Amino acid sequence: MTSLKQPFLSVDALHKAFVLHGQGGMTLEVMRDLSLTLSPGECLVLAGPSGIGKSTLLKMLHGSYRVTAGRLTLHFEDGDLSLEALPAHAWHTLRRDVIGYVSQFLRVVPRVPAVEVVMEPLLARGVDEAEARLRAEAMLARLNLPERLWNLSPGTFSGGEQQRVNIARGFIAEHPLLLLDEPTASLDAANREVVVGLIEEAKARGAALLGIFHDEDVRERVADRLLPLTPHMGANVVTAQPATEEMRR
Ligand SMILES: Nc1ncnc2c1ncn2[C@@H]1O[C@H](COP(=O)(O)OP(=O)(O)OP(=O)(O)O)[C@@H](O)[C@H]1O
Repeated sequence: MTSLKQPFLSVDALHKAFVLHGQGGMTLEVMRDLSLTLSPGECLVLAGPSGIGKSTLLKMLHGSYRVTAGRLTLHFEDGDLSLEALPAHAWHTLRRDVIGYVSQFLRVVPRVPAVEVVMEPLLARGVDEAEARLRAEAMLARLNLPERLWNLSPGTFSGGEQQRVNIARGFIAEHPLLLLDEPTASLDAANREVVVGLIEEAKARGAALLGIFHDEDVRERVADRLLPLTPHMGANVVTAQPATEEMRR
């Protein structure tokens, strides 16, 4: 990957509307005219009331929701990359190498042990299996996941244990852009501390972080800037516009 520019991410006049197929094709407008920039080494925290569109923004930046209108751009030294209309194979490479995402919940794949869940992003990048395993074990140990759980599938783990597997998987590959959707929500104080440390290290190595943290203490410690989403950008206005193909999802 080539080096990152200042800013690394820009969001311009972003608009998101969902079409509610189960409700006669009604349109739910979630975001209107949102713009922001994010630089390497910086953590920008999204704030604002429940339902305003914070997770939706992260999902658009991770390619799981489509952009209705506006621009999402990554700036590299050798050129810009627009994310609004990327084909699926390009998203695959981008998620492997550039954009990491830690959601609130782990997507459990039956019978895959915790340590392998954490190794997987490194293996995908071609890291040798023995090295990937060592790094995954070190990350799980750092997050205080008991060693007896490392070789079990996380399906039966507690919420906090699953979340720690998720965090280990999200941070291990040291993506240049990290999207954090309430990564500390189910953690105790000691593990919240570990996550704050991981975020500080990510910033120190030049990663750009965009996060949602409901825990005020964590938020104040990690945020370089706060962006409160306001109803102007996130009024949930239900209108009866006809659904267009681009608005679907
Ligand atoms: N796939 C979807 N289809 C339809 N509506 C959706 C979809 N995803 C999100 N929404 C709606 O978009 C709005 C914003 O949701 P979002 O999860 O982004 O809010 P949030 O600010 O992250 O809230 P919270 O702080 O409660 O997690 C909500 O009204 C939600 O119902």
